[in-house]
Amino acid sequence: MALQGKGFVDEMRMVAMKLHTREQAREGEKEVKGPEERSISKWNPTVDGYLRFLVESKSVYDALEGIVDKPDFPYYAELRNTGLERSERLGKDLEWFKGQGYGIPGPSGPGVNYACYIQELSEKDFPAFLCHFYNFYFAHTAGGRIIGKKVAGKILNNKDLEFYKWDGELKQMLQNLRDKINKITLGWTMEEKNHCLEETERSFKYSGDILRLILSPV
Ligand code: HEM
Repeated sequence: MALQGKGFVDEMRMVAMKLHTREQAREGEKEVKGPEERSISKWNPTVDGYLRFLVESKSVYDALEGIVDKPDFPYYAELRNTGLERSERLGKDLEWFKGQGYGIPGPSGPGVNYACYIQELSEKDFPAFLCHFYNFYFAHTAGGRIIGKKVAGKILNNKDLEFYKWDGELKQMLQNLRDKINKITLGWTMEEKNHCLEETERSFKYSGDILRLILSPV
């Protein structure tokens, strides 16, 4: 249930942290089920699996960044130019892999499913959309960066991908986005807030399907 008196992002974060496993984050409470929910140090990633993860992730960022770029929804302007956008950088990384001789798979898996779902929400359910927007960007700057480092160490000779670089101070950009979300949600009803929080589990489910690609045999 949504609480009153705190910035809403704190509540979104609290719900998200509980959905981590203890192996993923100290604040996690969920029981380990899928392989992606184990500690990353136990992962055995493959380059092909990681490439699929990057391609599918790009589908989701393409959708999120395309949606907020549209002028027809007033709230989306607030979510534009956060500095956290990842599509372009992922495009550069895929080019780099191509240059190294890897075949780039087409997007056809869980990222495309997720992008369709997000597109649908963006047209009819802004509180649920905002939940996915928050979780996808913040997950990437938290656990996502740990994944990037560990996976690069294991299979990419510590190559620093563009996906894990930001122009400017990341901490500040994250705080700016938190402030914007707090502002946007200030006038929300309890029902809208609860509806947004309830969507978090689905966000983990979709992201988990994409994360698992890193570990799946191709
Ligand atoms: C292997 C998978 C994952 C690992 C290892 C991981 C790890 C972590 C860690 C360590 C933090 C705490 C950061 C901090 O406050 O210091 C965190 C925060 C967070 N994670 Fe994850 N996570 C994973 C997957 C996910 C997924 C699938 C989602 C949702 C789609 C997610 C959403 C978040 C959010 C929203 C935060 C809060 C970020 C913030 O307040 O700045 N994480 N994660």
